[in-house]
Amino acid sequence: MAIPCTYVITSKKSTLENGKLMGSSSPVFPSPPSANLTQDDLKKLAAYKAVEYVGSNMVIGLGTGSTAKHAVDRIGELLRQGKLKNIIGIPTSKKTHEQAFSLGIPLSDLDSNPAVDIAIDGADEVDPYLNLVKGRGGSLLREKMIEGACKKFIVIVDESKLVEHLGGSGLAMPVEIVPFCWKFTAERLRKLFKDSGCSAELRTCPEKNGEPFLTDNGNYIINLYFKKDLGDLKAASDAILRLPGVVEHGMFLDMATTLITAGQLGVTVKNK
Ligand SMILES: O=C[C@H](O)[C@H](O)[C@H](O)COP(=O)(O)O
Repeated sequence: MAIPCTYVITSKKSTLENGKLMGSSSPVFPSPPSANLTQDDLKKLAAYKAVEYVGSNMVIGLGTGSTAKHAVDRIGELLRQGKLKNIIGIPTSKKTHEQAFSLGIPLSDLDSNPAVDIAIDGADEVDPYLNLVKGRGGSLLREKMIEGACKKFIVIVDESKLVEHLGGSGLAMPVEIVPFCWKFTAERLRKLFKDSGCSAELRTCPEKNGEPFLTDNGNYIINLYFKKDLGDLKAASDAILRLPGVVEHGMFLDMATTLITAGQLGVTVKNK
């Protein structure tokens, strides 16, 4: 049986001092932070802490989303300052590719660099065993391929992402599927979890007249919502992946090695 991980809490005093994240060389904030940090401040704190684990000569999986964006910015900054040298970034989405390219980070892919030293990425939900829901930005497939190939996978979140069990936020658990007969696949997904009060909805783009959202791989996303605990996550994962038409799902089980959480009281680092 899995045991919840132990963790270390860094006190607020030692985490933030005059706007600097201790252990990093540049200020995270332009001036001393106010008592109430915004959610974006917290994302940045977690991201900067994670980048302390990045060294020269590393191959780095670059995550996607509003939290990972801060980590990519920070890696670009350290590269410009000459504090990181000879690194290679493996982007987990087209969007991150664009960001990293614009920052001058040398980029590659898993075909050329199959061994990834470290990956840093955000998450939509994190349970006490460091299982994750990811992919509400639609990048779950490339993220899972790259983060499954790395030695160290650091997840960075603000405290709002912590849940007792996956699906517990009541928000979507995304599944990437092929567009062919998507309604048929969505209905099979819903039926798989009918005992958990599951509903299944196609992700659409309101800004494009409700057209289906397309992933970087040209696929659709079905968002699953649960009213009850999913129970055995490994069994749920296997059942989803057995359905023809499913490409991948957003449960990242037993993949994260480190969780960095930023909250109003400081930054916590939890290792598996
Ligand atoms: O597809 C998106 C990714 O899995 C993101 O890492 C996840 O959605 C978290 O994003 P954010 O940091 O913006 O909350």
